[in-house]
Amino acid sequence: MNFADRISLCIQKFGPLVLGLDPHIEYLPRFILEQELKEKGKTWEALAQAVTLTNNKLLDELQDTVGMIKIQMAFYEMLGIPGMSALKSTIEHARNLGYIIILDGKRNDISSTALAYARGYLSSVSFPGGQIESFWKVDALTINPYLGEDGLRPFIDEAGKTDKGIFVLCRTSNRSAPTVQDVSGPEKVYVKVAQMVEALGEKMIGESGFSSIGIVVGATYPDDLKLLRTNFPSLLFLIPGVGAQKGYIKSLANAFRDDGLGAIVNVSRDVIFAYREDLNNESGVGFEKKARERAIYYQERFWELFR
Ligand SMILES: O=c1ccn([C@@H]2O[C@H](COP(=O)(O)O)[C@@H](O)[C@H]2O)c(=O)[nH]1
Repeated sequence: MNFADRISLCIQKFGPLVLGLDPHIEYLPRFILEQELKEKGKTWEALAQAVTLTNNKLLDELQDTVGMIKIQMAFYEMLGIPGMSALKSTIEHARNLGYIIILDGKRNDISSTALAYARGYLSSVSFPGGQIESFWKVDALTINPYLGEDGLRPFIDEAGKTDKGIFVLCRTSNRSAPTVQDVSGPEKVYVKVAQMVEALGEKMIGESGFSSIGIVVGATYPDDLKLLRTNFPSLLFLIPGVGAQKGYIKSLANAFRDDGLGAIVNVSRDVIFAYREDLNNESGVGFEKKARERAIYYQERFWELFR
């Protein structure tokens, strides 16, 4: 089954929420962080282990509530080699629990280098005398389009071979996105990106009618969400910007097809660190239960868009 069809099934089973695993060190539950620092001292290993333990608790607690996760690479890279180990064990834990895993790496380069990224995250690495499956084993990767078509092709080709997915940055959620993405010739840059992705992903349209090559569109730009959905019916949207970035939930209805498919919505800080709203809970004990409550809240709000 192709990636877009797996996403569609997942939306039908759980709802469109994607659990964003962005382990901001300063917000990690204190009871976990302090224990690790006590055992391992002020080390990268202690920080990385605190990340792993936090993620594991979240993944265990939310497995019947959310079907997809998005892992933000930056927070793991920041912790060096121990951070990479935390990333690997988070991926393995999530895979064992059946989550669809999206790696938010925003990668790309000239095609020969892009191919290395694509093989490393999506397919396999060949060498004289053999071949070895991708070390990271994720289901999808975010990439940037600013090197043009030849930079995108290696990702699309490798994803095609392995039934994986790609989300290309199109209309990002940040405030200054228009300074680049709204530059216009005959078309605004973000519309041109959507056209390019649509054409390149045409052959990867599954039974759901969506292509496994999708785009990232911020919830903070509701008019653009609507425009993109209307004009690009086969593109799957990965939508960040709800929660901490105050993206609009109501206008998300415009991002979905009438049957509720076609878009998945990432929320990171507002779910995983929901416990911080309780000012009496400095230690963070029970953070995973708060995250679960918040995730259920979001899934219900998203269902309501179609009632
Ligand atoms: O346009 C974009 C592209 C990616 N992101 C990423 O999504 C999450 C959002 O985190 P929140 O805590 O829910 O704000 C984060 O990993 C971003 O790097 C985005 O926000 N906007």
